[in-house]
Order: sequence, then structure tokens, then C-alpha cells
Amino acid sequence: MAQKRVVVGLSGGVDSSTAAACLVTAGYEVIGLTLWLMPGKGQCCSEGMVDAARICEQLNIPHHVVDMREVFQGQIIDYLVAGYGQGVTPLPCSQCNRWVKFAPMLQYAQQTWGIDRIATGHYAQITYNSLTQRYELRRAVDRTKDQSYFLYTLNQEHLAATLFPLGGYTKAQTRELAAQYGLATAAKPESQDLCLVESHGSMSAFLDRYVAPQTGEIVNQRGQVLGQHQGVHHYTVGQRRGLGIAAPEPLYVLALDAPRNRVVVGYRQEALAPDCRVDRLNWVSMAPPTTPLAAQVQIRYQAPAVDCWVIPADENGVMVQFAEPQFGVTPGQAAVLYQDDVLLGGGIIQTPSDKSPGW
Ligand SMILES: Nc1ncnc2c1ncn2[C@@H]1O[C@H](COP(=O)(O)OP(=O)(O)OP(=O)(O)O)[C@@H](O)[C@H]1O
Repeated sequence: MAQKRVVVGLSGGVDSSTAAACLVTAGYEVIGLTLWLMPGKGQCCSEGMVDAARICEQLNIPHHVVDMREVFQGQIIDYLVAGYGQGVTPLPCSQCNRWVKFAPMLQYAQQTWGIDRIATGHYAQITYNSLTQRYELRRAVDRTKDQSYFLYTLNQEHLAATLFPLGGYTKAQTRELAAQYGLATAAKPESQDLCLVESHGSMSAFLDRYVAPQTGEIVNQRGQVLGQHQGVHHYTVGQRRGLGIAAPEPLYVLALDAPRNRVVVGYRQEALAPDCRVDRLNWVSMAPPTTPLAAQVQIRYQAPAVDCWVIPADENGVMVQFAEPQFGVTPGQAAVLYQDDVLLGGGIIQTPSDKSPGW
């Protein structure tokens, strides 16, 4: 029987190295592929490519590098800078997964080698539901490492072609496996943050490179001026630290009013939202619902999933009604919908109409 072939996305970290080693052990013919996303330190950068090359040498598999810096600049950096400029806090990882990683990797694997299977070191699982005839994306066994939230942008074609060899392992088991395989990356430290943050030192340092500082007012909901800021892009809804305003009770960012260059702050109680509108939906494990749906929603990576009703609104989006009002519902971040461990779909949280620019 012909050997099964797979292209593994290698970032130079321990997870993707171990995923590749598992597939070699399972008898696959494995090709390592690293996407060159940006210069500098950290994974996804030039430095990670060297570690990825070392792993391929160790596993005795070929290693290829594809220069994706232009795509990354257009799809991720420009998207982020535009979003921050408009007073939202975009989530780059889920966009990156679809538009920079999975779709291009699959295309490259098919066109270059005629291979229609890819793998990554993500912590998530894929199963096939023969009743619905759809692939389902599920949370990883290790809930503390589960990365399904960042994968809500994938479609059926991607799921059909993808293997997540680590989805059934805990992170500790992955490290043990990496040590057993003697991988050069076995003891490599975890990436602590967004790759962009790692490569630039901080999100502020990254944004300062692209967005000019612009002094503006920090106001409360009544429009009283409480302080000054250096640019709305330095703030996120729900943020408490770094406001530099003395108040009897802690103040939180409630909204970013980019057109008026204002940061609106208030007390915690004012930062609770009963619902949010979610647009640009991608339904993964089910067809788009046409009637209200009981589900759980996760509004941030590693936030708990909370009970909600998903109410179809129009062709662009849904209203998500939380069972309990939620704190820090942040426009630009993803609202990802689950039923137990099955990821149904997700989309982008919109600015509430009563807080949209001009109010
Ligand atoms: N530049 C890249 N080129 C190819 N594949 C990549 C690249 N960056 C990430 N991946 C793939 O996406 C997976 C998840 O990436 P993520 O950035 O979340 O890193 P991670 O969980 O720290 O994993 P790792 O330890 O492998 O870096 C990786 O395991 C890898 O398979």
C-alpha cells in the first residue's frame, strides 16, 4: 500500500516538532513546511526557521520554506493597524490561521507535491459526523491548552484535509514525547504571547511603529473629561490598568470612540453587556442556523464559555444573548460558539449600536 503523505507546518516550536515526529512514527511520509512570516525573534520569524530546519534534519525529512511575508503584511499587519485605528481590538490569530496558514499550506502542498493532507501542532480535534455529513471541530483534550477558539475560521475543506496529532495529548505529555524522541526543541520555552508581540517586545511597541500617537480625551459616559490619552489604539474595552486616573472605585474602558479620538471609561457595573452582535460568521461544524439556538459562547481566548442564545439577525450576523451579562465584551475579538466540546462557528464582535461612533 502506498505510504500516506502529509505536509506539517513547522514553526520551530516544541508542538509542531512533536506533531511531525508523531506522524513519522505513525508511518507517514512527512514534509516539513515553514511559512516565513516576518523578520526578527520568536516563532513564525526567521529564528524559528532555523529550529524547524534542525528538526527536519533530525527526523530525516525534507524541509521547505515559503516566503509569506507579503501575505502576512497584507492580511494581518494591515488588518490589525486598520482595526486599532477604528477603535476595535482585532484578533489576528484566527485570521492568520485561515488566510496565512491553512489555506496557503493546503494549496502549496497540493500544487507542489500533489499532497492533500496537512498537519499542525494545534491543540484541537477533528471528527466526522456521519449523520450531518460534516467534519466537526472539537476542543482539545487538554482544556488548558485548547486552541480551537483560534480555528473557528476554518471550513469543511480545511478540516477534511487536516490532522492535529496533539489534540488528544496534554502539553505535559507532548513535552515527554518530545524528550523521548530526543527533539532539539524538547525544552524550548513556551511562546508567551502573540507572535507579533514577541517579535516587537510589546503590543504598544508594535503599534507605535505603525500608528502615529494622537493625544485625546478620556471621558466618562456623561462626557466629563477625566484625563488625556496618547491614542485610542493603546486601549482595549475592559482594560483597567494604565488609565492614569484617580477615582474612588476602579475605572474600566467601556468604549473606544475613534472618530472623536476619545476613550470612554466607567465603573465595572457599566462595563457589563447583556448581549452583542456578531458579524462575519463562519459556521464550522453545522449549517447556519435559521432559528434561535442554545449554545455556549466564548468571547476571549481562555475565557470560560457561557450559556447563550444565538438569534439569527440578518444575512450578515446574529445577536448573542448571554444568560448572564458579560464583562469586557470587546469589539473586534471573536465570539466563538460551542455546544459542549463541539465548535459550531464564530464571528467578530461588533461595536454596540448605542456605543458606535457619534453617540
Ligand atoms: N510559521 C509557521 N509555519 C508553518 N506552520 C506554522 C507556523 N507557525 C505556526 N505554525 C503551525 O501552527 C501551529 C500552532 O501555532 P502557534 O503559533 O499557536 O504555536 P504553538 O502552539 O506555540 O506551537 P509550536 O510549539 O509548534 O510553535 C504550530 O504547531 C504549527 O504547526
